[in-house]
Amino acid sequence: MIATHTIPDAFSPAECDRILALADAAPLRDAGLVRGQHDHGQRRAELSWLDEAEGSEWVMDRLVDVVRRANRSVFDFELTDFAESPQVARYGAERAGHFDWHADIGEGAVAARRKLTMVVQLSEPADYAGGGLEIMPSAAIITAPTQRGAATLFPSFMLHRVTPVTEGVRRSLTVWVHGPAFR
Ligand SMILES: O=C(O)CCC(=O)C(=O)O
Ligand SMILES: [Fe+2]
Repeated sequence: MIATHTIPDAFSPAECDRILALADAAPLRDAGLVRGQHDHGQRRAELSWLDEAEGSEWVMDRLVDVVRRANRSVFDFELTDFAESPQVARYGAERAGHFDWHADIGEGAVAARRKLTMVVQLSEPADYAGGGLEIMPSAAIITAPTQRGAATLFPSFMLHRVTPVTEGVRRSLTVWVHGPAFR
């Protein structure tokens, strides 16, 4: 059965720092209003988009590489493109940042083509409490490893959530891979 797949060292801690610096240099938006789309209040986080950050090409190159490896070894999906910018999210304890259960395949021409989701843990696990990425491939829930730089991949139709952050700040990078409909 296809479940989830984690590549523990997709990015080094120094590279995570560089990604966070890039995200900090890009405009920050509240996730409640995502590029003009409301998300029905199920998410409390701030987002920035790496395509709005200068000098982020190396991040995209690495993401492509990691996805290719994971898709070859585990998923074997027909993937064609990255139609959306990678996004960096910040979930802070000050407003119990979280993202309720959802699937990433959404309404809208682009979100409907999402096939694979990849989340990279950008924060040191000791820097926050709560904020677990939980994925539900079946009745048994999987909690994604929290090691800094780890990339967890799963099919975009799978339900997942981020539990409320109760202390500190968790930051993550999410990118989707697109392709023709599953068949
Ligand atoms: O931040 C995470 O760990 C998950 C983010 C997510 O599910 C999404 O952006 O769709
Ligand atoms: Fe998601």
